[in-house]
Amino acid sequence: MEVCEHAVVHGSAAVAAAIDLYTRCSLRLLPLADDEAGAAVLELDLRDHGLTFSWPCARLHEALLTEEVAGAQEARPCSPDRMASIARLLEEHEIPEAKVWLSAGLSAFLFLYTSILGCRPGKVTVSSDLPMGSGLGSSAAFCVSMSGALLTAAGMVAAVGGISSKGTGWELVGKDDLELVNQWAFQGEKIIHGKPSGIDNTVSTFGSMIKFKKGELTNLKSRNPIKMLITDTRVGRNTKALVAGVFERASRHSDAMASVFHAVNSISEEVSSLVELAANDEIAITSKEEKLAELMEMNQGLLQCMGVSHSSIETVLRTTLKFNLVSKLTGAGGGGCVLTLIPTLLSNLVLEKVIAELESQSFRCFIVEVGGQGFQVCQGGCSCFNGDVV
Ligand SMILES: Nc1ncnc2c1ncn2[C@@H]1O[C@H](COP(=O)(O)OP(=O)(O)O)[C@@H](O)[C@H]1O
Ligand SMILES: C[C@@](O)(CCOP(=O)(O)O)CC(=O)O
Ligand SMILES: [Mg+2]
Repeated sequence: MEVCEHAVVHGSAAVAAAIDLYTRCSLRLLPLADDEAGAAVLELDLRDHGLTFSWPCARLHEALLTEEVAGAQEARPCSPDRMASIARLLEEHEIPEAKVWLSAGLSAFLFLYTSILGCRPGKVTVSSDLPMGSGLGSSAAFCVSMSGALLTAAGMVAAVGGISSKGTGWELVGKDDLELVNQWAFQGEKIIHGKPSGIDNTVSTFGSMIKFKKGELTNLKSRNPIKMLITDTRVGRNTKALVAGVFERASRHSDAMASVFHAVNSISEEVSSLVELAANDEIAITSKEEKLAELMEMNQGLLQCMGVSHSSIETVLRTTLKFNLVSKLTGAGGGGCVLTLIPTLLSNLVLEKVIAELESQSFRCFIVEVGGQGFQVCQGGCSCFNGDVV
């Protein structure tokens, strides 16, 4: 869940939290013997889409690895030449017209795989609970789980044990290893977003709730549980295009937009202090929630100013306001998902009515508690999962 997105790309602070929706990536390295016979392949199985892509390793070698793999200890950006080679490799594939937006994810996959593991034969399977391209950071969750699985297979990242609430077999990863996963995921996110701030991959890697400003992360300890209703408008959109649109507006109206970004920064600072404030009785919790709702309302107004709202988002805002509930878009906007704060004292009956009214307009609703897990590993096949909302 993200508060104060977009301005974060321009240097303002933002707040983001992980939620309990996860992307899982599993990786099986295949025998190198096949490579010698020229039959070795790299396969990617996108479970949710029923699509499988495969590349002969010899073709990957020829197209991508003119230079040897430099090692995965340090994340490197994708050079323009390498990007052009990846684009050519993808052109050789028949991506269904209705799914062309997948090509950004496929490019990030090819970049991360070949940068970390070279052209070794392998089979990668990805599945996700997150709706794609709807503001919940699916691109970051994809890059984090992928980088984590690849780095684990490369022996660069290892589980340290510890208790995971995700269930048996899932293990935590140490801070330095998480840093490495995050750095590689950021390079992948750059391929999908163009100019990401890094907030999505960071919260997806580390989990919980964070304040993020100019690449610096501060962990926030939420003192009271925060529940949100997420409404997916089902209007598809693309983060890269929306971020580029805000840059264009900022270049046309630099003074006005600087003030907007400054206001967003102040809102993030207030939200950060507020969530860390312990509220022990009913009145204190109510007043904390009222302040949070007001800040969300102000943030939504500023996002409208940046030009990233959408008529579907406005419909959700109007519907929830009828029940005195405050909402804001999340992620890049332009459609996608809307967050509605669920106050502690809201009755289930009212919540059911709101959801019924939203779903009668073909929106899809789900309830989440803010503060999910970050990247974790399940050994015996490098399965990695993580969740994220912005
Ligand atoms: N599970 C996945 N498999 C393949 N590609 C993915 C997956 N999740 C995300 N992506 C890539 O990320 C893109 C969506 O990213 P983006 O526009 O940033 O939206 P968001 O991050 O809000 O979901 C998709 O179009 C796709 O290219
Ligand atoms: C708009 C932005 O702030 C968040 C984008 O998130 P998402 O891809 O819509 O989940 C961009 C960024 O911070 O990189
Ligand atoms: Mg994204």
